[in-house]
Amino acid sequence: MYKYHCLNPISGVGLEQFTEDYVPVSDAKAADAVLVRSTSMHEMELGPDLKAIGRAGAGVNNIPLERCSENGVVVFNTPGANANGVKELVIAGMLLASRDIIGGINWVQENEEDGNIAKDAEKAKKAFAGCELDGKKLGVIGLGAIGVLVANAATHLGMEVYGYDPYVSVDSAWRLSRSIRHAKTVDEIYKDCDYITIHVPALDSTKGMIDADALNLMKKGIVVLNFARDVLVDEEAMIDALLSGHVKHYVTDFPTPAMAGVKGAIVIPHLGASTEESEDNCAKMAVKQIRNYLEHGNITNAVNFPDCDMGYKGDNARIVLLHHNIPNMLGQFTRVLAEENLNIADLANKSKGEFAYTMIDIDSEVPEGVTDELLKIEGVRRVRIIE
Ligand SMILES: NC(=O)C1=CN([C@@H]2O[C@H](COP(=O)(O)OP(=O)(O)OC[C@H]3O[C@@H](n4cnc5c(N)ncnc54)[C@H](O)[C@@H]3O)[C@@H](O)[C@H]2O)C=CC1
Ligand SMILES: O=C(O)CCC(=O)C(=O)O
Repeated sequence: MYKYHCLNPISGVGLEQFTEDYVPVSDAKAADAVLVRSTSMHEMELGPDLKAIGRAGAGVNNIPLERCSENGVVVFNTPGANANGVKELVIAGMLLASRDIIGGINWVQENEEDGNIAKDAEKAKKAFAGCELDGKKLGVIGLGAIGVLVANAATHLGMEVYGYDPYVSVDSAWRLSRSIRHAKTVDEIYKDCDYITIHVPALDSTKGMIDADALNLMKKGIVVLNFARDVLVDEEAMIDALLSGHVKHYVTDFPTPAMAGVKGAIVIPHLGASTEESEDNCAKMAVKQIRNYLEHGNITNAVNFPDCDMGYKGDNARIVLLHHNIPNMLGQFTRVLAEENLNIADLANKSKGEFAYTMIDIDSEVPEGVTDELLKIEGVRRVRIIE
């Protein structure tokens, strides 16, 4: 029996994929698996049985990855599962920044009692006129699941699209429309574009990337869209640029007290992935990955351990080890098993950065005591024997 806990509301369409072998628990510290969306886990204690965290979404900056790795907790996310939801809101954001739709709607609401509203609207509407997206230059920074969809969609709106991503994956490159132009430096995007949208993860290397220097390179009247994370933008510099009129609009999915009321800021309450479809997709993918790991030891889409898959576990035991990526680990594992006269039927070993993962199928039962012997090996963070 496995216990799971949801730190945020997770779509029932996903949760119903847990079998009767899974029970929800109200205490996260008692869980084998935790499902989370945006709740910060940085201050949370990790329970002793916690084996997996399923982030029903893309960004994992709310999860203490290093602590999870050291505790042998695999952190999964759901790449691409909410990308379409975000893409559609980014397009909406570009339209909101181009046409004063919000001002116009507010005017109608303010004049709801006006018996001549139809006639008066014809006079008032010049205050809400805007420009079209067709023919404008859009710069997309980060061509992953979301960036590619935004870039491709924008070409269908007649925009001239430039993409920048020095680490673009082969899969993303295949999905990108041929009409997207390759920006070799981010400065090209800053200098040339009328709209700039950021779709990179919040990493030490990306935090604050839209700072005063970047903003100064941009054209006067630029529209900047940020549906990735607030920390990517230097908020003080952005507020100065909005107040001076250098930036026409900053469309952001991340409200902060400082930005909420600033003129020119269009602030949305983190709604990018809040669609039925995205929520269902993320929950289904997260549950599937957690089940595959807990029941079979297979890892797909983990951010802190490598992908590793030996298929469905058969009748015999499968030993899985989460460990540091250091020399002679396999030699030490097989020595422990040889001492117990255990025959290895199959084995896989993969690494990702400082951590590695080993799966070993044994064609007999595993005697008690083997887990403790394996845990004594320096660098081993967790051992699971899946019977
Ligand atoms: N507003 C919302 O509700 C949502 C926000 N997000 C945010 O959007 C981010 C991106 O999401 P996905 O596209 O799904 O992720 P992804 O992992 O598919 O794509 C990220 C891309 O950024 C690129 N990248 C990394 N560093 C870069 C740099 N310095 N310059 C240019 N490119 C760089 C990577 O190579 C990758 O192609 C997430 O990390 C998350 O923070 C994601 C989903 C929903
Ligand atoms: O679950 C959510 O609504 C947040 C989505 C998000 O920001 C992400 O997937 O990175």
